[in-house]
Amino acid sequence: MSKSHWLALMIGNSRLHWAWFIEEVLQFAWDTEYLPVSVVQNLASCQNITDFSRKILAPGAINITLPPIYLASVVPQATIIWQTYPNLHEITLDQVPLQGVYPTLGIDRALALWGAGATWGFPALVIDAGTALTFTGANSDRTLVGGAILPGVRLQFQSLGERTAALPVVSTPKSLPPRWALNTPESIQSGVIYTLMAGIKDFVCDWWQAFPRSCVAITGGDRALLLNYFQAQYPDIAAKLTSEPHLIFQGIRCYWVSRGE
Ligand SMILES: Nc1ncnc2c1ncn2[C@@H]1O[C@H](COP(=O)(O)OP(=O)(O)OP(=O)(O)O)[C@@H](O)[C@H]1O
Ligand SMILES: CC(C)(CO)[C@@H](O)C(=O)NCCC(=O)O
Ligand SMILES: [K+]
Repeated sequence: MSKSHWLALMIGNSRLHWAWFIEEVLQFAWDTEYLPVSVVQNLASCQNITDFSRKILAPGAINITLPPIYLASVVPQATIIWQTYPNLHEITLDQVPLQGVYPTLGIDRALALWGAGATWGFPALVIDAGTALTFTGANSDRTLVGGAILPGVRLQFQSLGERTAALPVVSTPKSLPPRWALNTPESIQSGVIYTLMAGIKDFVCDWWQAFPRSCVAITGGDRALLLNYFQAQYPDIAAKLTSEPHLIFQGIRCYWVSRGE
């Protein structure tokens, strides 16, 4: 029997996250920007698979087998266009085996937590450093304990620069800036970064008080950046964090396996 190839697509608020799987093994992961409007319109105009492959996938090709796409999205408007894809499996919250979730919990948070628990066991806490930064934790019964949502690193710099007259939009520093800054850009960098780290430290320490041996996993676009800062400022905590770039894909993999494909 031939092995099944499939794609995972996570639609985040900044970009699309893709992974190519063969059976339950992740082969390759990449990010893309949102598709240009012209492509989306073209996609929406497709009537069927042949049309789709002719217009979008491989103009000129005749017989193309479209791989199944397992899709999870936190951007409803962006989901709509993918519903025209002929071999789409949309993952929803009720398909994630966690107890005590509330109806509006983001599917990315649920999947990352499932992925973390399946990999390192429950209890588990996930820090997802994306457009928004989230904490999401479950206890040893796989019941959601709860979490928190705050603006992500880039969004904090952007919103500060865009909603004030005198403050520029500064870039995210690669390494820890000086705490006591003597110019405007570094003052902003200091304020955002040191406050963010103190906040993360406080959440993580509170979690470890309740669940001393719990895995705390960090994922998302700013994962490596934050880990760098932590190594410089709080190396003891950095050493106890588990860094995993593809936690959401681990969750999607669990879903794929649970379907018994
Ligand atoms: N090309 C890029 N586009 C957007 N963000 C990027 C890029 N490269 C690095 N980043 C960083 O990644 C963060 C966004 O993370 P990520 O891509 O995981 O977010 P997302 O698309 O909203 O996904 P999710 O919804 O899963 O958090 C930003 O704060 C930014 O600093
Ligand atoms: C918090 C984000 C934006 C993080 O990607 C996403 O998980 C989401 O839209 N969540 C819905 C609200 C909630 O999780 O409570
Ligand atoms: K909104």
